[in-house]
Amino acid sequence: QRDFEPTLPPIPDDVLEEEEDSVKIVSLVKTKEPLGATIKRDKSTGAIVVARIMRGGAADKSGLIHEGDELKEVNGVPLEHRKPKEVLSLLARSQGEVRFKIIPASSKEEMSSNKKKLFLRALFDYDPDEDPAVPCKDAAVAFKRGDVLQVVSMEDDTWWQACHLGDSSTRAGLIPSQQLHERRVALQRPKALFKPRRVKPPAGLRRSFRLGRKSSWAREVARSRRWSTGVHGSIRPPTYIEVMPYHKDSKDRHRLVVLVGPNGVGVNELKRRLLISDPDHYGVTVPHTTREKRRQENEGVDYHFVSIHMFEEDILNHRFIEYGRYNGHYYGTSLDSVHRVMAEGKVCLLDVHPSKIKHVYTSEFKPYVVFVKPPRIEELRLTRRRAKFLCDEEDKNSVRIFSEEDFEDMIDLAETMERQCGHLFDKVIVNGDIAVAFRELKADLKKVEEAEVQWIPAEWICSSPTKARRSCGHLDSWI
Ligand SMILES: Nc1ncnc2c1ncn2[C@@H]1O[C@H](COP(=O)(O)OP(=O)(O)OP(=O)(O)O)[C@@H](O)[C@H]1O
Repeated sequence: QRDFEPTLPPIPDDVLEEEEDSVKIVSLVKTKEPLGATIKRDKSTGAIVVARIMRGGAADKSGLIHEGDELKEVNGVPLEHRKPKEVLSLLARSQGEVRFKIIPASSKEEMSSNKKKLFLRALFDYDPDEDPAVPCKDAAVAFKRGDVLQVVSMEDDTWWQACHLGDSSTRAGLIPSQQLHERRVALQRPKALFKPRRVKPPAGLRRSFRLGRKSSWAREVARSRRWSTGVHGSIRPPTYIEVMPYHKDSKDRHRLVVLVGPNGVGVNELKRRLLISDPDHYGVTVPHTTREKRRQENEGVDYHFVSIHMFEEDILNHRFIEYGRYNGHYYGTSLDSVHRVMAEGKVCLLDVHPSKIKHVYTSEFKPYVVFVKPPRIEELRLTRRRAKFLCDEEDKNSVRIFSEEDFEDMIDLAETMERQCGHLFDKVIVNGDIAVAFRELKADLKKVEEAEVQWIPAEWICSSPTKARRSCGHLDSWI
């Protein structure tokens, strides 16, 4: 009922025509400097949007234009159906004041579609009730490893805001940011790092080759695995991984199933049981070797027997996921052998060291990685009382039961694998009771196969997910 100073200029008439979107009119005075922003055309809507705001530039200093803002007009000229290049020439022509009509990104966000949302898969369990540092327990979101979360704010460095998938209508809650979780794990780590490790001579290690082909090479690979793990790899703990929905088509091949775990944990046993349970559905790769074929062996069944020259050529052409040399002969698992199983329409079960997952971590194979983890030592003692395994010695009849040291090594190696490669694991199966573990694995694989939507790493879809999403595959134009 009263007028207050200062009086705002009248709202431009055409603004009232915009019935649905709230718009903002921004006037900037042009100097010789560029405005300090880049624009691009949104592939799906055709709209001209602000792609980036350069720190310290005129647009940034004004605080009025933000990334994601949609430009509707420049100096009264509508930008609909225009290319970024045309917008640039419009801007170049204008002198003094430049007036933008903008739909702010924040109001667009409210109507945003799925592809503009950020989805993360949690790689650790979080329970606010057990977190004394959470600012407000009621405002936090509990989650389990593997849950997909929709992140709505990452503005705070320590606490992000997110909700569970499909829960987006409800209020978002707090989750620990990547940085916070990494810091927490780093504070706990010294215990693990300084744990004295027993170093055993390589002799006496066991190894079974895939599916009971208990070859000397496999034992050799196991030996090198044991000696190499714990030395290499990233120390960053698994936190979150950006994921995107994948709608499986009936024509699409099955995802590759990669089984990993420390030596002796039961990877082979689980694989064997899967195969027996449904031999038409599951398949395994046939390895390559340069050694002579033995009488009882068949080409393409036990091994692909190839020449040293061919094998080395394949190494050079990066055709092996894993290979090694034993007793002067090469042995290896090739990418082609995985292709062959997948082309038969089967679910290919691959058993490799976690460090080799990277060779198949592509949209082509879409690996579903299962980590087979040992249970607590008390349960290992109970469940493996009668289990025997082939020792590493040349004596093929040498089988023995697990020792206390074997159990400790298994648990140690599992911890190392989880620390170094945990971010790649889709599922963790604790192999205590073998029947329970097998049932859980089979049910989980079935669930993945039947799911209408699967959440796969964004890096399989675009090399730099966040950046690629921002630019929508279009080159930005500098304004
Ligand atoms: N849950 C379990 N309970 C009892 N015995 C088990 C269990 N899981 C596996 N075993 C037995 O433990 C032994 C080692 O298992 P397996 O050969 O599958 O290990 P692995 O992980 O493939 O190890 P490696 O790669 O060193 O061969 C086998 O005799 C197997 O039958």
